[in-house]
Amino acid sequence: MKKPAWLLLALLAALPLLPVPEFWITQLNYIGLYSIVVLGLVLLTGVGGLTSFGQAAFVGIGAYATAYLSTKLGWSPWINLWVGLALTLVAALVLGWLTLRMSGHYLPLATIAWCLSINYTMANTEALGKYDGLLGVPALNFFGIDLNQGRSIYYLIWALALLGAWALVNLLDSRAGRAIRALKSGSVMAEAMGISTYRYKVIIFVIAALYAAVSGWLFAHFQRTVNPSPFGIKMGIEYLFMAVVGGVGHVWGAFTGSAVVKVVEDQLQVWLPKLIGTSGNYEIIVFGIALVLALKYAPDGLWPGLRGLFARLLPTPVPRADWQGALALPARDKPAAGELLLEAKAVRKTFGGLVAVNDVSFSVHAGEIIGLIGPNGAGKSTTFNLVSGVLGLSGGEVHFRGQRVDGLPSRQIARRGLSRTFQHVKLIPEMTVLENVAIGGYLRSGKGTLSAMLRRNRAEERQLFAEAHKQLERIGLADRMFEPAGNLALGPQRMVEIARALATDPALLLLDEPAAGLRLKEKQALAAVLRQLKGQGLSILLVEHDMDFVMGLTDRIVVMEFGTRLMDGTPAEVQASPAVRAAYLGTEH
Ligand SMILES: Nc1ncnc2c1ncn2[C@@H]1O[C@H](COP(=O)(O)OP(=O)(O)OP(=O)(O)O)[C@@H](O)[C@H]1O
Repeated sequence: MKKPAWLLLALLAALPLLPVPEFWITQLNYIGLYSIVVLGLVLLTGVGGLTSFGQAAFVGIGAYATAYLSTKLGWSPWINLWVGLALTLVAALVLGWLTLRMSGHYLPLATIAWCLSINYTMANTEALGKYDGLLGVPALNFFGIDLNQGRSIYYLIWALALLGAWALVNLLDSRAGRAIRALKSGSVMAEAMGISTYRYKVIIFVIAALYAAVSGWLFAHFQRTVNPSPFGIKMGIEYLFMAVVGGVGHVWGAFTGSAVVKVVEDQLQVWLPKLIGTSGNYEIIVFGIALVLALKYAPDGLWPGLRGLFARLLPTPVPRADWQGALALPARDKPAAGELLLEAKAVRKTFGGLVAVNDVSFSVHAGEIIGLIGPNGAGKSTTFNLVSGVLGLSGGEVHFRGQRVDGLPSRQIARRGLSRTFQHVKLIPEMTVLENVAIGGYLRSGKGTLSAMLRRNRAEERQLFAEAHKQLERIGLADRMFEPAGNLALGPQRMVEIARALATDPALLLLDEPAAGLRLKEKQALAAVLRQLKGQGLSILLVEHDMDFVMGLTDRIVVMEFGTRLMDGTPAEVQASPAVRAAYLGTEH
């Protein structure tokens, strides 16, 4: 950590010892408590793209669990913390299981319903004191130190908030974190790289809920009383506001958003009645307008603007290649030359009344480069999606390395050694080129979420980056590895997708229009790379429109037209075929 960051930390630690008014210590305590909840939302909503209005309900579970157990049963708050976390875990798993497979707005709606019903339950349960709540919650005791003052619990609140931020920063910079960062752009690419997107949605939902429960536990012992109102939907929405105002995709934005919302809200309450000479809840109106303006002029939140200011203070990772000497990732057994790798038997796909792929059969043997060509709309991409498991078949069978794979999700086909690129490039633009390629190594590595949060994954991370670096060198883009992938032109982006697919150590590579958008020199370089890969025993199936590229590269070509297979032959045979020529020229044959 840089020196100024230590100074900032020291200032934070010294504040309660300085003659800072109690009011501001209380404010800081609330900001810390809110930040813990909002950190969860940064992960869930900002990074993962799942919106929850219901975090306040999880805060409530953490708070009520400890309030009830300590006041009614006399249990230690430190045990109650774990009980609260266990209850939250169960609640989040059930809610996640019910809603996270649904798409669109079901999750936000479900979280609203969940928050309302939990709040209603709290307010109507006799044992929880109904609307009055539970009074007399004991103060925390930390190794003999009573945390019964704002100035003392301050340390625990801020230690946990900073620990939470540290764990989140670690998580985002990891194998699991890259999988989570891939969620927002849809599931197709992530699943094709072997990632169970559903599993990661559940994981981030649970983590966000657990963060909220920790905040609730602290809240109960800070306020020394709980009642239903801070855990209602109004607060649920406010947490989301804090995340958005701070910058919903940024870990440090959680602190910015919590601080700005809390301070502005309180100051408005003080100053507005003085300014307009009458009291009333006008601050809510002004606050609402300020929020709309902030969203209009800083849609990414305030943090990106402040980042420059803090750049000198906070630890900013300097990209550097520190993976020399890392062990190679495990590799799969290579298929023997000539082995039948892929067999599509009468595969069929209908979309309503349209037969996009009409009983098409073909095969790929180890060591071959096969081209799949045909006019626009012939069904090539759909065929690709059928054999890679992105789409389900309407009929027929797909066998890969001797096993039937149709009906399997694409991540399981990927596990068997089939990797692919996409016609419409699917990179994560804000992630570096290197990180994008490292996603390809997902199935060849295994460190999970918890190891990542505790930073017990560094050796494997070095292996993953070493692999990604190697693949980038192979396609000639190693010099751009630390750039955000979104900075690259379309051609190089396609190459990065190839590197990502290569990082999976595939037995068969499916390339969907790899040369589209490449300049002549780049096309020649790509053809050279593909020939070299073939020389190393890799098999390739590619869809391509550029005839020169296909003819000069492939061993065999399958021609499709109107969803059916027109012919299957060598490039020379295809070139000589009047039927193929007619198909391309659109004449009768
Ligand atoms: N999800 C879908 N729903 C309905 N129709 C679809 C869907 N996907 C593809 N189609 C239709 O199926 C047919 C085959 O499309 P496909 O994209 O496979 O063709 P293609 O040969 O890859 O074409 P291009 O070279 O233009 O990419 C087209 O008529 C297309 O409109």
